[in-house]
Amino acid sequence: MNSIKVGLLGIGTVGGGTFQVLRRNQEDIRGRAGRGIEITMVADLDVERARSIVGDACTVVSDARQVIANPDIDIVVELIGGYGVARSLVLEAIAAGKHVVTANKALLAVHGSEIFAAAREKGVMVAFEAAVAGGIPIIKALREGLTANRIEWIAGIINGTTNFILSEMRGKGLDFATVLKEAQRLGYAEADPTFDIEGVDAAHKATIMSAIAFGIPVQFDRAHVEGITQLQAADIKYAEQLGYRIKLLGIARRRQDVGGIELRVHPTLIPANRLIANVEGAMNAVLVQADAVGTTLYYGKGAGAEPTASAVIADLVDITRLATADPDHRVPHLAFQPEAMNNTPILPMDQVQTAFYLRLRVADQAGVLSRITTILAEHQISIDAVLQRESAEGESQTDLIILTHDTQEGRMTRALQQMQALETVLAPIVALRKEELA
Ligand SMILES: NC(=O)C1=CN([C@@H]2O[C@H](COP(=O)(O)OP(=O)(O)OC[C@H]3O[C@@H](n4cnc5c(N)ncnc54)[C@H](O)[C@@H]3O)[C@@H](O)[C@H]2O)C=CC1
Ligand SMILES: N[C@@H](CC=O)C(=O)O
Ligand code: NA
Repeated sequence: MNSIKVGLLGIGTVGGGTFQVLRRNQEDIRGRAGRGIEITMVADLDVERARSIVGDACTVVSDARQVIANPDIDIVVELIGGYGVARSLVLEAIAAGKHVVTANKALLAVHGSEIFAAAREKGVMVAFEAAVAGGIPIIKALREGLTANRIEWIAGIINGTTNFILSEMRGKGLDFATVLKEAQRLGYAEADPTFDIEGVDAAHKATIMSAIAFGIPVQFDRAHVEGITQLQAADIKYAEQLGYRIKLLGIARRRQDVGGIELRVHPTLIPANRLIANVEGAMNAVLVQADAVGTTLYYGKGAGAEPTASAVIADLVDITRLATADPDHRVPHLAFQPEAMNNTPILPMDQVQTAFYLRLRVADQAGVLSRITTILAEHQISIDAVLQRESAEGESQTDLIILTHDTQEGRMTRALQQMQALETVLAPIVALRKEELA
């Protein structure tokens, strides 16, 4: 059988990796796919650099629309990134009857519903394994491997850049800016690294997973997004003393009790003895709790040229195998058949249920602790542990660290307002969420 013909839009970090791995492993890939998979055309604004990567192996153009218009191309691989031109190109490729592979989580988290609807209409596939946790086959696992289960929650380290930064800061005492530069040099960071450090990239990925896990539309605009830029070294240290690590987690949780779904990204304390707490560097890990199988953990490289290429090529093989299948018998884009999707709402943050780590800089006076514990009790927030440490500011001030049991976030917000208003509380209170993940 003739090779399936692939057109690449964008040959940067991931595109370059895809080209190399496909060439290196072409015989094995042919053996698995049942026919050859060949990149025959590449579009990149930087034509010279693109040529230096592909040599004479394929046609290089600067205009992506030439690839889409080429009738010989069966699959268009979008590796440009962003919400703008990528959206138009993907929709145009679908309209031209091409199957699409994309690593673009930003695009799918925001415009996924439109894109999947267009693909269904046209009977083409849009595959996106690389968009969540790079090389880890988490989309495959959630959509196919766990298909028997009712998924209860997902918690993941799904941004390599921020995990790399947190690991290097904790392990080597390096400063934030130096480590971020290194993450950019290694090709982990997004074109705009604020997407990484402000939690946006992780929220894109959590949004996509929430749709697949719970059969809801992709709704990035409903996700709660917090990054690591406000995190202070003191809290990383205190967390460690209490037996916790701080990780940027993406969490999607079904809340049967209130009929909603929590969708949130924020720095989170997790017990240091959990496997996921020991995921370091640019590695990713996704923990899934499901009713039949119990807990499963997926670990591996979530960023970088070849790990991400591994997922892009897995999608190319899937499409090659299924291209001739009746569209109704393919795996649905979001795991559930379109008519089986539901509108369970994403909960507002004040309804989220979680435990907290609090750090209060207080005057070292009698009665301060009791006033604080009284406020927490008035809001029905129970305390798990209290730690008092001399603050860096000297003897007249002290750091009070409190771990709470699970509570409703709305209660904590109100308690924090009251505690912050106390004269004896001398600095903004640090409040971080804490999850036992058990
Ligand atoms: N770098 C990584 O580790 C991972 C990246 N991704 C995603 O993969 C996609 C690509 O990321 P990277 O390869 O890192 O980006 P990159 O910035 O290295 O490559 C993008 C390429 O697209 C080209 N380009 C930009 N606008 C274009 C246009 N209008 N027409 C044609 N070419 C154009 C650029 O010249 C560049 O070569 C993004 O959606 C990213 O979020 C996903 C997982 C991991
Ligand atoms: N910028 C992302 C790349 C992969 O999705 C990350 O750091 O994880
Ligand atoms: Na993946």
